[in-house]
Amino acid sequence: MQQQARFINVGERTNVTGSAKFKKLILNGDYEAALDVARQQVENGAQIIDINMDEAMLDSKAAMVRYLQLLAAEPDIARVPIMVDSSKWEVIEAALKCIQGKAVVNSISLKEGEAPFLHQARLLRRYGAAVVVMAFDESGQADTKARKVEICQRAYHILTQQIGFPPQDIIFDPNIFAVATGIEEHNNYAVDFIEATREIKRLCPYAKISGGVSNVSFSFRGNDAVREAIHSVFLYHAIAAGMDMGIVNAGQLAVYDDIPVLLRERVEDVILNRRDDATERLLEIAAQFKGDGSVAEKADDAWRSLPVNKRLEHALVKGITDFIEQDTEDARQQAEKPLHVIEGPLMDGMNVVGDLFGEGKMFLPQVVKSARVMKKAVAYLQPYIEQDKAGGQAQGKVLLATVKGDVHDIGKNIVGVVLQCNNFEVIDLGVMVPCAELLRVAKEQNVDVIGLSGLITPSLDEMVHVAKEMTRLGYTQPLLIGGATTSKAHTAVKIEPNYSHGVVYVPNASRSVSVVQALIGKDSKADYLARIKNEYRVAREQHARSRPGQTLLNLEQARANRFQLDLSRVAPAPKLAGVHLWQNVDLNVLRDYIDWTPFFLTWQLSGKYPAILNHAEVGIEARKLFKDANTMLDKMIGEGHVSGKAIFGLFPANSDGDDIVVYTDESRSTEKARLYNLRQQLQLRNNAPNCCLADFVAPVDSGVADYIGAFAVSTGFGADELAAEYAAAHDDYSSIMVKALADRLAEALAEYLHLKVRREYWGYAAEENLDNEQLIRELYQGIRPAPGYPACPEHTEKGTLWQLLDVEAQTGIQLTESYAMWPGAAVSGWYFAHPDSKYFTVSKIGADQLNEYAQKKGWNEQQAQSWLAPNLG
Ligand SMILES: C[S@@+](CC[C@H](N)C(=O)[O-])C[C@H]1O[C@@H](n2cnc3c(N)ncnc32)[C@H](O)[C@@H]1O
Repeated sequence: MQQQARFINVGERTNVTGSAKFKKLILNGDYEAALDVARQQVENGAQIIDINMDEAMLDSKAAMVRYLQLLAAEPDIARVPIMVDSSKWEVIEAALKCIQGKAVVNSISLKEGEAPFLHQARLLRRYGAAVVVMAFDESGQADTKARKVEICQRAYHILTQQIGFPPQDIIFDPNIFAVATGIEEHNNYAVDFIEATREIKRLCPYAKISGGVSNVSFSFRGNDAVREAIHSVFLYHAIAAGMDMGIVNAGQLAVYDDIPVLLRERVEDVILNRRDDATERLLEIAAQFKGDGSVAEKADDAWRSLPVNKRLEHALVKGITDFIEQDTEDARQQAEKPLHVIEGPLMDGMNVVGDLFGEGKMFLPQVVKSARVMKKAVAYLQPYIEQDKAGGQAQGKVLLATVKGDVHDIGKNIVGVVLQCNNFEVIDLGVMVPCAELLRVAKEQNVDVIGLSGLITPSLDEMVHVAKEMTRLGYTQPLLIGGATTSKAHTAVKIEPNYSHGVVYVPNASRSVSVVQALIGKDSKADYLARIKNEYRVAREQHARSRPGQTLLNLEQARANRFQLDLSRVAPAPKLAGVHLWQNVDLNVLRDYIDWTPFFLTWQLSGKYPAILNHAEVGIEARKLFKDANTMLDKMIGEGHVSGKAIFGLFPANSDGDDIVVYTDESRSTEKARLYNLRQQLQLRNNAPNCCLADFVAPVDSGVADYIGAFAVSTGFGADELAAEYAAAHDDYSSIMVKALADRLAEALAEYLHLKVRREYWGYAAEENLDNEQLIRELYQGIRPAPGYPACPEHTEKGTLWQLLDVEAQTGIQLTESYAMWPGAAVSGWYFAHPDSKYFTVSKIGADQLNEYAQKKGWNEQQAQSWLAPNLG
C-alpha cells in the first residue's frame, strides 16, 4: 500500500563526490550558488538532503560548517532534515554541532570492529541524530543477502541492546551494487538487496532501509532512458520489499507503468535475475531507448464498445464523467436491484482505483476525479434506491470536522474524498465545528472513527480539548489528527495522553485509508492501536530528552544580544502614507503573480513549477491539473464568481524595547497602536543575535523617523459559494480546485500588493524590477511577516492589525475566535522595509518572557499558556 507515497527521497546533488557542479561551486567558494543546489533539490521533491564535503582539496570540516550555517538561514531549505555524509568523524561531529533540527548521519559501520562503532553511536545518540549503518563489517562489505542480513542484525542488536539506540533512528544501507556488468557474480546483486531488505525489516523492527539507487544502473552510463527505467523497476520491487528511503535524483525517475513494455520486461529480467541472458537481451534493445523513452497518451474511444461493467470501470479509472449517467442507466437495467450497481461494477471500479493509488500508480488529482464519477453515478441511482428502500453497506463510518475557530478545509475535504473512494461512509461537518456538536453527531450516528483537522496553531489546543472531552464523556472511538500544523510529535506529546482509545496522527490523505482500515478491522484494531501507542510513547521519550546546544537565555540576556539595526539605512518616509483600500482587485493581473508550486503540493504532486510539468513521474498528471486549473481560473474570474479586496496602511512607527509603537501622525506624540512581539531566547550558534521583529524598526530614543506597514487581503469572496455549488453537484474535484485556486490568488494578491507598496506607496524601491520567480524567492528589500508564522507566532496580534486598518468594516474579512481569517483565502501581515529585516523563528521562550508578554496583553496564566503554547515546548 502507498508505496511511492511513503518512500522518502534523499537529494544527492549537494555532494562533492557525486556532483561535479557542486564540487566546483564549493571549491570556488561560491556558496550562494551552492545553496541554490540545495534549494532546487527541495523544490524538486527531496525530503532529506545529503551533504558531503569529502574532497582532498577542501578543508571538509570548515566547508561543511560554513555551508550548514548558510543553509540554516534559508527557511525554505532548512525545513527538510539534513543527512551529514562524511567518512571523517570530525566532520560529522562539527556538523552535528551546527544542525538545529534532527540530523541523519551517513554513515557508521562495523568495519573497524565494535568498539569504535559503539563509541560513535553513543555520541550520535547524545545529539539525538538518526544514523545510517552500512552493511560493512571487519571482513568487508556485504554483497550477498545472507551477509547483509547478518551484519545488519548484528548492528541492530548492538545498538538497541547495548546502548538503547532508538530503533526507529537506525537506517540500514545494505549496499546497492551495479547489475548487468557482464560479470556473472553481479547478476544477483539487486535480488540480494531486495531480499535482504525484506528480511532485515522483519528481523529489526522499526529500523529503516536506504541505499544509493543510481549505483544499480552504473553499467548503463550515457543512456539515461535505460538508467531511469532500471531505477524505477528496482525501486518498484525494493519499496514493495520494505525499502523506506533512497538517495535518488527524484527528477529523473520513470513511472513504472509508463516504461515501454519491452524495455520494462527486459529491465525486470535483469533486476530480478530471471534469466541467464538478461544482460545481453537488455543490451540488444538499449540503444532504441536512448533519448526519450516515454510513451505518449492517445485519445481513444475504443472503450465505448466494452461491456457496461468495463465501461464503468474505465470511466472511474480515467475520471471521465461524459457518459456516466448513460452507462449507469444501462447497468441499472441489467441489474436485479439498483443497489447492486453500486455494490457490483461501481465498487469494483473504485477498488481498481484504490489499488492503483495504493501502489503509487495513480495520483491524487486522478483519484479525486474518479470520486467525482462515482458520486455522479451514485446520485443518479439514489432515487431508484430510495424507491427500493434498501441502504448500502459501507465499510465503516468516519466523522470529519475542522475544529472550532478554524476555517481551513482543503486537506480535510481531500481526506473525505479519498475515504469515500475506499467505501467508507464519511460524515463531514465542515469547518468551525464546536466540540459539543461534533461529539453529539458522533454519538447519534454511531460513527467508528472521528477525524479532526486544523491549520492554525490555536487549533492544536482545541484538538487537545476534544480529546479531554471524549475521555470525560466516555467516548471510545479512535481519534484521527491531521492538518498543516499538526505533527506526530504534537499528537504524541499533547493529545494522545488525554485519550486512551486511540489517537493517530495522519500525515496526508493517502495515509488516511490504511489508518482507517486498520482501525475498523475487528482483527487489526487492537494490534494497530498497541503499535501506535508504543510508537507515541517512544516519540514522547525522544521529545523529552533535552537537545544539546539548546540553552535558553534569560530575557535580559536575549535582549542584550538583540539584532543591531544599521540606522543609516532606515527606509525613507512613505510616499503615500495612511490607509488605502482596493475594493475590487483585477484578478486577471494576479494570474501572473501566482506561485504554482504550492498548488501542486496541495494535490500531493511535489516538484517545482514549471519543471514539474515535464517531471518524469508526475509530469503528465501535473500538465492535466494545470490545464484544469487555468480553465477554472478563466471561469472564476471571467464569470465574476470571485472578487478580491485589499486594505493596507503605512504609518509612522518606532520600536520601544520589544514593542513597536504605531503613531497617529508624524508628530509621533500619540500612540495609535502598540504591537507586541516575541524575542528569540534560545542561545544561537556563534552567538547570532536573538531577534525580535521590533529590532528591525528604529528605536524611539534613536531620534530616527521610521515606519511600518500593515495589510490584509482576501480573494475568498464568492469562492466558498462556488466551491459549495460544485460540492452539491457531486463534483469534489472542481470544489477543491476552486478553494485551492482562491488560496493561490490570495497569495498572489499579497505578493502583488507588496510589490506596489515597495515601488509606489512606500516607494523605497521605486526601481525594483524582479520577475515572478525572483518575487517568489523574496529577493526584494523588506519582509511581510504574518501573525501566526514563526517570527510572530502569536495569533491574537491580528486583532491589533484589524483595529489599525478597520479591516472587517472596510473589507468584510473577519477573524474567528481562534484568529483565523474568514474567508479562508486570505493573507495578512506587517511590512518592514529595512534592508536587514529578515524572517526568523522565535522558537522556545522562557517563563520570564511568557509572564511579561501576558502582562502586556492583560492575560491570565491560562490564556497565556494557551496562546503561546507553540513556543512553550
Ligand atoms: C507562506 S509563504 C507564501 C508565499 C508563497 N509564494 C505562496 O504563494 O504560497 C511566505 C510568506 O509567509 C510568511 N512567512 C514566512 N516565514 C515567516 C516567518 N519566519 N515569520 C513570519 N512570517 C513568515 C511571510 O508572510 C511570507 O511572505
